[in-house]
Amino acid sequence: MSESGLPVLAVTTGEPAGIGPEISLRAAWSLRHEVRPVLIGDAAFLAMIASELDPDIRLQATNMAAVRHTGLPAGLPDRITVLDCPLKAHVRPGIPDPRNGRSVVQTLDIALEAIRDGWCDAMVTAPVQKSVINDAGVPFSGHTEYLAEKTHTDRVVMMLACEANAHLPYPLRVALATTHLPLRAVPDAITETLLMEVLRITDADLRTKWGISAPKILVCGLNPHAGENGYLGREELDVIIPALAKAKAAGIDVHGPYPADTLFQHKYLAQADAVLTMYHDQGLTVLKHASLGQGVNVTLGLPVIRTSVDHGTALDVAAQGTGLADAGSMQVAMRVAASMIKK
Ligand SMILES: NC(=O)C1=CN([C@@H]2O[C@H](COP(=O)(O)OP(=O)(O)OC[C@H]3O[C@@H](n4cnc5c(N)ncnc54)[C@H](O)[C@@H]3O)[C@@H](O)[C@H]2O)C=CC1
Ligand SMILES: NCC(=O)COP(=O)(O)O
Repeated sequence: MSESGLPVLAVTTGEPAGIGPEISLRAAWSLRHEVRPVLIGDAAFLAMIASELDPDIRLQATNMAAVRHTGLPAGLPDRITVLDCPLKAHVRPGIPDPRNGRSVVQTLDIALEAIRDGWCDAMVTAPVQKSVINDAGVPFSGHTEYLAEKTHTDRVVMMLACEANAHLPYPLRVALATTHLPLRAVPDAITETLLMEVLRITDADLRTKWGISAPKILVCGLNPHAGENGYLGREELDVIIPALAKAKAAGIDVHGPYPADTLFQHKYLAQADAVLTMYHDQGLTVLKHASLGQGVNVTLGLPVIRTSVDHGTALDVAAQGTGLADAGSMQVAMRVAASMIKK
């Protein structure tokens, strides 16, 4: 917590050629009385974006050498702290440059250091361009996998969530059994062990991070019609059903497998706390459609609190200049991180 009692958030500002810097600044500025955001990115570049967005936005820059020596400076009223992590190449909006890829990854390492050393309480990540980080020579399939590796965590779970809204009368939480895998690799990755671990982590974090005392989790099948009793694929019979039986025996309130194309309807969702889907697009297509730009991505099972937006770098929006990006999901990500710190 900051000296004024606000949760301190390490906010990585993401791919500089995308909308990450803009949404980080706008969300940080709008929530500055609820949280203390520490934006991690190139200080000169962030100052330039801030001046384009709103001349009222004032920054307070520091750097890692200073913070390691004397700690995070006390927050100044109506200023957003920026922790300088310099870029290598000039930023062209909408055109990521691999020369900046390592700096983007370094912001994640700094956020982890900030939490480890106790000067930030949680991390919130703006979107990165995963391909460009790979082009920079850093193997990277996503924050989820990177943070798991860096914290020596064997298993984490990606969950995206949104609150009730105009089209959704209840919150929706969608967890993924597999994350960033080519579709061809998904069936082989789904094992009883994986599903048991994912269900255990999801059940535990729904209790601790969301305060749900008896979570009910619905599970999708992998194949059309959840395999049609083996005639459309055997993964349900051979892997998923046995895994769910073990999870139930371990005390997890889990149901399924349900056909994924019909599970996402009110009569099922209204009674559930989360849905476990088998792969990225099976779950996230629904969540992103339902969230109306107000979703949050949470990494369950990590030893640190990490939230993120429910969208990507939106290079097409960034290319048109500042002021057009929707910062709503970034605000939600900051608020959810803050609420988890307080639990
Ligand atoms: N947490 C992260 O770091 C994530 C990163 N990505 C990365 O983002 C890159 C681009 O992904 P896409 O599939 O194109 O998805 P995207 O979310 O960047 O864009 C999809 C569409 O939504 C629009 N859009 C998204 N967020 C918006 C916002 N806040 N305001 C206004 N318009 C917005 C874009 O302009 C585009 O038309 C990929 O490299 C992907 O890896 C994608 C998802 C999450
Ligand atoms: N579509 C969500 C997504 O890809 C987020 O990935 P991560 O960077 O949070 O691992």
